[in-house]
Amino acid sequence: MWNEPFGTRLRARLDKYGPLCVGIDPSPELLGAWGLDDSPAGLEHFARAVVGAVADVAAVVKPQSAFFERWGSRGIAVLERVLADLREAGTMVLLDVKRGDIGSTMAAYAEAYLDQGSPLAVDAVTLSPYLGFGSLEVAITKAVANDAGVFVLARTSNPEAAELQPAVAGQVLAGAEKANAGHAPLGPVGLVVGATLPSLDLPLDRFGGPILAPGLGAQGATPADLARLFAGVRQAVVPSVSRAVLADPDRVREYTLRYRDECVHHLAP
Ligand SMILES: O=C(O)c1cc(=O)[nH]c(=O)n1[C@@H]1O[C@H](COP(=O)(O)O)[C@@H](O)[C@H]1O
Repeated sequence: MWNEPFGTRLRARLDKYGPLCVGIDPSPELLGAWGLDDSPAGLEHFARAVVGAVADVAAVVKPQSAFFERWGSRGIAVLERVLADLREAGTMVLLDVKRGDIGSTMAAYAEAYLDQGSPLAVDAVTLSPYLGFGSLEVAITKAVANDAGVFVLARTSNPEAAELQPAVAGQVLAGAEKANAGHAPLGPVGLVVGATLPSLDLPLDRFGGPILAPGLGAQGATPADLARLFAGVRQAVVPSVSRAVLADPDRVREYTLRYRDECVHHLAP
């Protein structure tokens, strides 16, 4: 499917389309707001409509796996069709699964999402490092072998994270920095750092990978916050927005373009 490293492909996409990542989060609330049934058919209509609206204007699209998983095999079948649509459109796909496990179990997750031969193969997934950064090595190796990438949770956008993550974020950063060494223009290991943080408490200047920054809109962060938080590493930031662009079925593209242009403006070097 791909024959260039993830970081090379992501850099090209960010340069061409601007930095925005649009999340596909088909929650029951949003299905209701769109006048759709909370059913696999409603899920499919919603997700494929979002792909149609944003695939050629967002650098990255991020389906939230949970909203597909809640329908069991029927939801996963919808997810497979959505991934096929995104691949056909040439969009980069970050599947939000936040996986993290040990040994052969982590290897199986890596096979499920990062092996180009898998039915759920994507460009990148979100990973959780709380079983130890080393437990993710098997997924990072699989990602590199398949020209894919991973985004590891470091300082997430939710308020509860402040109790746990600051204690270990330095270790997560160190692991990611090491894995990215020697890769240019961007390494295969990204970090998730919320745009909602009051200030950046991680030195990201030598990290070398992409920074997924969720929290725009519904969680209160603005494109101006990105400029303030990520001064120095602005070119590596991939701001992510879901609910704030998904609320109205007729305006998804319009809101995406608005967020994208504001992010381009605030992340200019
Ligand atoms: O990994 C993520 O994308 C993520 C990380 C994080 O720190 N905060 C966060 O909200 N997210 C995801 O971003 C989506 C919510 O985006 P909004 O609807 O824009 O608030 C959900 O799918 C969350 O799981």
